[in-house]
Amino acid sequence: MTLGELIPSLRTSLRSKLASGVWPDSAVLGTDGEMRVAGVPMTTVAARFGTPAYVLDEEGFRRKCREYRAALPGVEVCYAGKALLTRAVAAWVAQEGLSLDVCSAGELAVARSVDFPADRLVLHGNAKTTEDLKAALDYPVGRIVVDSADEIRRLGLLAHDQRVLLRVTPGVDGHTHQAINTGVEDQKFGFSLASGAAADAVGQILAQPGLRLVGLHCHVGSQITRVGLLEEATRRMIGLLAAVRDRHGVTLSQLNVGGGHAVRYLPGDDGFDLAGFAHRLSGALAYECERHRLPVPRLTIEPGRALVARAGLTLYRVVTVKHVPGVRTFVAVDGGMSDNPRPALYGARYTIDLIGRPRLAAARPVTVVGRHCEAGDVLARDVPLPGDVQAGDLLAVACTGAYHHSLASTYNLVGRPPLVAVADGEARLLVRRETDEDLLARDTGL
Ligand SMILES: Cc1ncc(COP(=O)(O)O)c(C=O)c1O
Ligand SMILES: N[C@@H](CCCC[NH3+])C(=O)O
Repeated sequence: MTLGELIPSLRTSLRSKLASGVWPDSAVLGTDGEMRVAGVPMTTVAARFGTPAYVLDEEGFRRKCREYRAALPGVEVCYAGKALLTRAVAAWVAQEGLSLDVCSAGELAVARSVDFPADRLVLHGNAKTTEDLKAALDYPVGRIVVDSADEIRRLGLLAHDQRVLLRVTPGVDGHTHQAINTGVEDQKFGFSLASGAAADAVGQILAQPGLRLVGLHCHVGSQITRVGLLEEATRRMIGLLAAVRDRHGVTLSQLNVGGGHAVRYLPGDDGFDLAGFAHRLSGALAYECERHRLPVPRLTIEPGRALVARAGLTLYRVVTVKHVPGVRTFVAVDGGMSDNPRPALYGARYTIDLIGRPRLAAARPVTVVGRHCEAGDVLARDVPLPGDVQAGDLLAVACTGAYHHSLASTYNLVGRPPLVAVADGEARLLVRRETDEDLLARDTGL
């Protein structure tokens, strides 16, 4: 075989396919190593907007919204904006007919800027400030989910006929990371169902003339893989609806069972069985309502991550490769824990690929680290990357649409990355990169 024949055959043998189930559906990897998402080459995005950059496949997000609505007919699908909220995203949510969960005056301001329909807005938060509540009443937000006795009193004084739901702790363990396990007793959200605090809180709300209680809410946690846990929470909540009717003589018409549907970060991860969830949810609803002789309430679900995570990816440029003999090889990139704190917060794992050029060596394990001044600034430990990875290469990290842009910080005064939407072969900037001028603008210098 001549050298001319050998090189193309070597490239073919080293070409990797994209891992399944973690990249946007529209992502393709060419034989030249170029990755296209929605028809847009990622090298072009990196060249035009710089790195690191968050990329979002608009149609991927919209398709998930439609998939959810189709899988759960008659159920209100309320996108949890904390996962990723920009003005464009809020507009897409409105156009796709979903509702929107906001949890601060800031998130509400984004919704407001696109005239998001008020009756499809839900405000959350365990410690809403008076500013949050006033902003919500001013819009006015369709429903506020009340979370504490103080809030019931404070909102009662401010509101006139405000529709509210009560946040309940159903006592269901989501078997997820402790930081995002919100259905158990020992965490800060909601009123306990088991202790009777939730039923007592119903009485406190009913005593407030300014509040109109329309339903109950629970949220078992985030990155939940077992649909049976959400079914169990739903059953318990219907039991509480019956108890509220029996004790207070009111039949509540709405039940919000939260979000938390898991996504895959690695190809082998457990995903979320949406069809199974829809089936079990409707079965539980029909059975429990019949058993308690209750009219079937209007159901709401609040997925965030499941709608947007896979539509997103992050592009980084390799800054340096450091081999520590006998220890490991560190591949350091131009971002890190400021644009992705999830590995540090939750021990999150990611799928990473070298893109933008053909790979010329077999894969070997490396640790991808960030640029920040902490040894814990690790994006992905022991991941396979081609042995020829070097400074200047482009890396793509999968499944970063949810809780990346929204969780980003300016640690070490590194400006936050831009968010670039791709659709129909075109890229457009949704949020620009944060500049040194932005960072200085808030500092008075005094
Ligand atoms: C009240 C509430 N609803 C919805 C969500 C969305 O969660 P996820 O993005 O896991 O679907 C959260 C976050 O866990 C939440 O706290
Ligand atoms: N930030 C978390 C999810 C938080 C859920 C919000 N209630 C994560 O990235 O996993």
